[in-house]
Amino acid sequence: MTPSPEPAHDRVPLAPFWRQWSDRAVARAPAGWTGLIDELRDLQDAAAASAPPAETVARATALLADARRLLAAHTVADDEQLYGKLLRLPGRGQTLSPPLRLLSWTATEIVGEVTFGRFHSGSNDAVHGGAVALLFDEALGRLSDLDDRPPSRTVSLRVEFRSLTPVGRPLTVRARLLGQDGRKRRLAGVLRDGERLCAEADGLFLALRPGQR
Ligand SMILES: CCCCCCCCCCCCCC(=O)SCCNC(=O)CCNC(=O)[C@H](O)C(C)(C)COP(=O)(O)OP(=O)(O)OC[C@H]1O[C@@H](n2cnc3c(N)ncnc32)[C@H](O)[C@@H]1OP(=O)(O)O
Repeated sequence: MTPSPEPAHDRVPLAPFWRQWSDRAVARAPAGWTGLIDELRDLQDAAAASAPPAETVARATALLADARRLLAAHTVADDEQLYGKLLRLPGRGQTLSPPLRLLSWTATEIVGEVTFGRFHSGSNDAVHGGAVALLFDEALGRLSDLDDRPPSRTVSLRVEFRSLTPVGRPLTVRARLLGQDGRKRRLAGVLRDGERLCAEADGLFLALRPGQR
């Protein structure tokens, strides 16, 4: 695989399994779907950062309940859902973890940028440790399944928190494939704020057998 010359998340090569998975969701996504996901992400951050008066709480709760009822009327099975399946978008169309914008990639290394919002804050404007682990699972998982490798699943993920991970600043995440032994893939990741090391991780991913879900 040729290293990418310039940032362009939507050109990240997808293995056939993931290309089909993502293209199927893209084909079914209605106009405006990504705007809904962006709004939901902003809503999470706005709710986490606010201390509103009671009348604002009541109004926002009613609006949210309206939105929930609208969406719940169109509930589908997991196979049919769109959420999280738009692999060519930073954040792949989900709001569980912050959008990971891939800046460069090879078959064995990806570099990306991520900014955690207030939604992922633990305390003191520092990102919750579980959210850092979530980001590493995303980044290492992306790399594990890059370059036509069969889909895999995380079997173990160890995170070392080296310094506080700040909210609201662009951070760099780097993931490397250290080696493969049969179905087992060993990966490592680092998260930095500029030069400062915030956290590092190592993970074991196991390729699924054909037909394994
Ligand atoms: C560009 C690409 C885009 C992709 C986008 C994707 C979305 C974005 C990314 C999102 C990413 C999110 C990703 C997620 O969050 S995935 C969700 C979190 N992970 C899980 O839920 C996994 C749950 N576990 C399982 O399903 C099964 O255990 C699996 C299927 C993984 C293996 O069950 P299976 O029955 O198939 O295998 P086996 O038990 O015979 O084991 C086989 C070998 O492995 C060794 N072993 C097993 N466990 C461990 C362990 N803990 N440490 C060390 N070694 C371990 C074992 O000893 C054996 O070795 P050997 O005896 O052969 O030497």
